[in-house]
Amino acid sequence: MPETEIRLGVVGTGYVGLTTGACFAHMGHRVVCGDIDQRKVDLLNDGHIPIVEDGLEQIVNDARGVGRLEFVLGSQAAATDADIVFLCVPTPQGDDGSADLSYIQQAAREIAPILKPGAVVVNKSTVPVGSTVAVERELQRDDVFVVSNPEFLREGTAVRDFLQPDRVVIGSADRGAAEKVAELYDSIDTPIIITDPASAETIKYAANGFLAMKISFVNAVAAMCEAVGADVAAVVDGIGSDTRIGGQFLKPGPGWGGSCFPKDSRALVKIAEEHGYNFSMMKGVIDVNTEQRGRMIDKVAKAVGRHHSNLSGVTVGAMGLTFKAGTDDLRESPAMAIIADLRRAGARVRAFDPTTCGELSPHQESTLDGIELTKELIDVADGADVICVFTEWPEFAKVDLDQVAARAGAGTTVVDMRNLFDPFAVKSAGLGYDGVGRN
Ligand SMILES: NC(=O)c1ccc[n+]([C@@H]2O[C@H](COP(=O)([O-])OP(=O)(O)OC[C@H]3O[C@@H](n4cnc5c(N)ncnc54)[C@H](O)[C@@H]3O)[C@@H](O)[C@H]2O)c1
Ligand SMILES: O=c1ccn([C@@H]2O[C@H](COP(=O)(O)OP(=O)(O)O[C@H]3O[C@H](CO)[C@@H](O)[C@H](O)[C@H]3O)[C@@H](O)[C@H]2O)c(=O)[nH]1
Repeated sequence: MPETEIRLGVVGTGYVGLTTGACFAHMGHRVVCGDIDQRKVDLLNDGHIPIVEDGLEQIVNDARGVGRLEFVLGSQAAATDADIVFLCVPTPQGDDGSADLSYIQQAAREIAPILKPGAVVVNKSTVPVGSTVAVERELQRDDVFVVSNPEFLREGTAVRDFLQPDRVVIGSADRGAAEKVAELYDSIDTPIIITDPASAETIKYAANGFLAMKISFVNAVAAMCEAVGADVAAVVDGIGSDTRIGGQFLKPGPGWGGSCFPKDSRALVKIAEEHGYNFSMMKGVIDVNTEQRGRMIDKVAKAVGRHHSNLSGVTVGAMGLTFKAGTDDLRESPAMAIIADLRRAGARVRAFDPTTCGELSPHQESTLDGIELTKELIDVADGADVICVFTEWPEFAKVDLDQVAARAGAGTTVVDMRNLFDPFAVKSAGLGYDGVGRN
């Protein structure tokens, strides 16, 4: 591990800030992470990780053990004495679809008076083109530098994605500041792309937009497979084997969700609009995603022989709530959106998720009003007219299907929105089966 005298401050200890701080400390740097949320800071100082993230606890504990990682309250405490300060605060969707920059602006105003001369402020949050300049304006300091360094980690594999990235992107008007940031990644073997801030900011949105496009495309192909009697798995195998297309991000499902794709795809449309470009392709990608959720609700209605607007008296067993497996994040989860619609149509919903196990963690701020959470997966089968597989948690695939059938009773259909189960195994247990793009 390279030992370096560079001191890093990280503002925000959410998915990105905590991973960034812990990974940089793991890579040999000295890091102080600050958050305004006292509860989070207390938890972290007590050795607890507030989020579900594979491998994070280990590197946080190791780095704290050797004194390279600290948690403090507030942005100023994190930025004091730092040579490089990372802003990892939220950029939620504003009312008009654009990214809300108020957290970034607030954080910049907070740290402005205490930054060391020559300090580099690095924006890791996902922000629209022009935000690097906006942060500079907010700081009102001509002796510090602002650099864009977008983050590409995925929740659930955040530590691996950070330590083994496909590339690192750095955008700066000042070559020296960009190189200072690039040096932090010296121990990682990865291409480093140094560009201007506008390009770096655009790369982040374009990457998320493209990935969302791949998923919308495969979901549209899955709909076509159902119509023409083809099998989406074979089709994906066939197209994904073409190296120009690639096999990743072509898993059909209930539509993409999570804390990034929904807000970033809308922000991309908005940014384009504000600059006079009608990004109609991105609008189509979003529309297909909305339609996909509707198609899932139609499948549930079909399974119980009802119209999707009237599901009163129908009991739905829900396997999974998070927006994908491997995370506890409920933000913009397709499961939550579809369940809300099912409930509006009158259905009763009983759900299990490995990260809730009967109750939400304080971190999972969400409106679960009216959803009953079960303690065990099998309990969602009790009296269920239809069982929905919302999330691809691998342990779900190991459930005893005979027991599911016994608890649910005859006539229950599994609507497998992640194609997790073998249709023949489900049918052999006496249950109905409907997947995505499978016939
Ligand atoms: N979650 C991801 O997978 C991911 C990946 C890449 C990029 N991003 C982007 O990174 C940014 C952060 O996302 P996240 O998921 O980590 O958010 P998050 O909500 O999990 O964490 C943000 C943290 O910032 C803290 N905070 C807010 N204002 C603060 C302030 N003034 N001082 C100190 N702390 C403050 C909050 O209390 C919170 O703990 C967003 O722009 C997001 O789009 C997220
Ligand atoms: O083949 C696939 C891949 C993903 N998804 C869905 O797409 C959504 C997003 O998944 P994923 O990209 O794995 O999760 P995130 O943690 O949201 O990561 C995305 O968003 C982050 C925040 O910007 C970026 O840093 C990452 O590079 C980008 O992958 C989820 O609902 C997944 O279920 C599919 O339906 N099919």
